[in-house]
Amino acid sequence: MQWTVVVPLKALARAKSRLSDTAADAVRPGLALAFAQDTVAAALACAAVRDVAVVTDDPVAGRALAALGARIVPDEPAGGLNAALAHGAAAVRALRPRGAVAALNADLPALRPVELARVLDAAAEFPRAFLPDAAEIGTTLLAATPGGELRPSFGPDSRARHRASGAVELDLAEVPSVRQDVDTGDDLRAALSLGVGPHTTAATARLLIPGQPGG
Ligand SMILES: Nc1nc2c(ncn2[C@@H]2O[C@H](COP(=O)(O)OP(=O)(O)OP(=O)(O)O)[C@@H](O)[C@H]2O)c(=O)[nH]1
Ligand SMILES: C=C(OP(=O)(O)O)C(=O)O
Repeated sequence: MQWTVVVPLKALARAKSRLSDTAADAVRPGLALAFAQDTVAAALACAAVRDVAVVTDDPVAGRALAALGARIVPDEPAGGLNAALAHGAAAVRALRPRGAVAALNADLPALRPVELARVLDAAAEFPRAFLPDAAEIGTTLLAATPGGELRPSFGPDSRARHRASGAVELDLAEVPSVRQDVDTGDDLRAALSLGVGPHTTAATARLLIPGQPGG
């Protein structure tokens, strides 16, 4: 099955506030963009992905991610994350009504195309399925096969909500790069040890992170 992946990205100036103890205000927008670039590039390189739609109103991010090959969908003003995802999924389904759609967080800088394909292939067996994040509290991916509604409920403690809403929780070994979202300094260290993409490698080169070479 071939998927359209919908990636939500809020304005870079407001992004990644929980990284404030690791990255200064002036650096965080660039870091958030680098995470999104590595996420989108890996998704576009995935054999199970037909195309990627990024829901964002940020002009800098929109230009950079369009240059990688993503389609940019304007955000729902003031709607928040789940409204942005529902809006993005509706825009995708307007073009391809019987398409398979998956929402994927924009903060997966270690994402590997082969691991994403493993997750999407598993999700193809169910009307609606999700992958919990590495912390086992949140969600990094929510998928709906043709005919199914995404019904996103991302945000704090989203694993429990997605489970309660009837989405099947995917229990897969060997997909750490799809589960390692980056919200905190510890998350960033974990992603760096998995191996991040080139944009995040460049963006973190100037950060002195304890536990990393040079940090
Ligand atoms: N398009 C869109 N994306 C959003 C919105 N809010 C959050 N996101 C995206 O949803 C994902 C998870 O968002 P959050 O954890 O709330 O925000 P974050 O910037 O990753 O991190 P914090 O600022 O530390 O909460 C990220 O990819 C965000 O960029 C929104 O209102 N619109
Ligand atoms: C939005 C989510 O991720 P986070 O807040 O960890 O970025 C989530 O887990 O639903």
